[in-house]
Amino acid sequence: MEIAYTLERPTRINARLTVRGLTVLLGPSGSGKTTLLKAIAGLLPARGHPYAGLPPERRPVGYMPQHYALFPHLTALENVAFPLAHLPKSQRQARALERLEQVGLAALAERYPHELSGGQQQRVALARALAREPELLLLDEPTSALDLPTREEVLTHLLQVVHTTGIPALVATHDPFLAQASHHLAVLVQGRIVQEGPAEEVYARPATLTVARLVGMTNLFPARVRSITPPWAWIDTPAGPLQVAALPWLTPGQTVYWGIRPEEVQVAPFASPTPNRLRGRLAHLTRQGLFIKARLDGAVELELLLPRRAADHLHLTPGTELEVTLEPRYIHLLPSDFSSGAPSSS
Ligand SMILES: Nc1ncnc2c1ncn2[C@@H]1O[C@H](COP(=O)(O)OP(=O)(O)OP(=O)(O)O)[C@@H](O)[C@H]1O
Repeated sequence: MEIAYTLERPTRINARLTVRGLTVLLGPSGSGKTTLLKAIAGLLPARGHPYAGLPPERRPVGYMPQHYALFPHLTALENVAFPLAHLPKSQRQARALERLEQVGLAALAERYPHELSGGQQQRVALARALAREPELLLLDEPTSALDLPTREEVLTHLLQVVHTTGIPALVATHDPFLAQASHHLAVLVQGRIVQEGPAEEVYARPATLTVARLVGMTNLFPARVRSITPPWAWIDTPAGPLQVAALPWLTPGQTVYWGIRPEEVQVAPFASPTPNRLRGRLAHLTRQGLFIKARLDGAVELELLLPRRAADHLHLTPGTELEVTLEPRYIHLLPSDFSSGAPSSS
């Protein structure tokens, strides 16, 4: 589904994007994600396609606001039945129960929101958004209020609902976990879609520094192109020359940014001979679930994310001298485009 919306208030938005399966709308705080969802739902005056001109109640969308906005004095069933006021009571109840079954919550139909867990409340809100059999789901931050295991459960469930109902969903979030699992990813920065595509493509090849930072490419540094001999090019960095893939837009002498994801920095053992070896001393080791996050202080400061077993196997501790390699195919190059506002937005 193609979406194009323009509005001036409360913030300027001019966004055009495709919604396909579970589509994540990723963007920094204040970039206009909620505003765009509300505009599509008809809750804010806007020009756009589809649905412009239709009052909110006639738009075939299911909108789930941030924090769900369940009515505390209504049961799960009554919450889900709320948007079905146009139906006779018996049909309303039956339809609402069907929707609760769809989200696996029929057994808790008589509970009030405060008697449900965060994940269960999210399901009730999703059932309510599905109540009128919309052609598009608009979900605002569906995982922000949840702990990690519940987020995983909610995500699996969302993917399942999108798959079984065939209803595409546009999901506003800053949750990189959700973004990574999406079918399609659109990045909203200052009211404009600056990049969209399959999640793995946006994660591996962010188009601007802002997108790179949003998708967790935390290692980003300026460099100068030294020479180009396709298929390779060499860039000068404070850590010495690095071999990278030659891209059509590179020219010798050009200033570029190079980046590598923390999980793609390789720690020994290496197959030799390997280009792009960097030395440094480990600092700031912290646990992140089953991974260890660390900083390698050398000519540049590199963030690393290692599986716990690798860190244990190599006896990594703060102060350990370490050599890492940066495989050319994992090094991403970006033009030093200051018009994106990215260098100052870290
Ligand atoms: N009712 C309002 N009145 C004035 N400004 C508003 C209003 N609602 C939103 N804004 C402004 O519009 C901009 C976009 O807000 P919006 O809530 O759409 O961003 P967001 O990307 O959803 O942010 P977050 O991720 O923090 O929820 C922000 O600068 C915000 O301050």
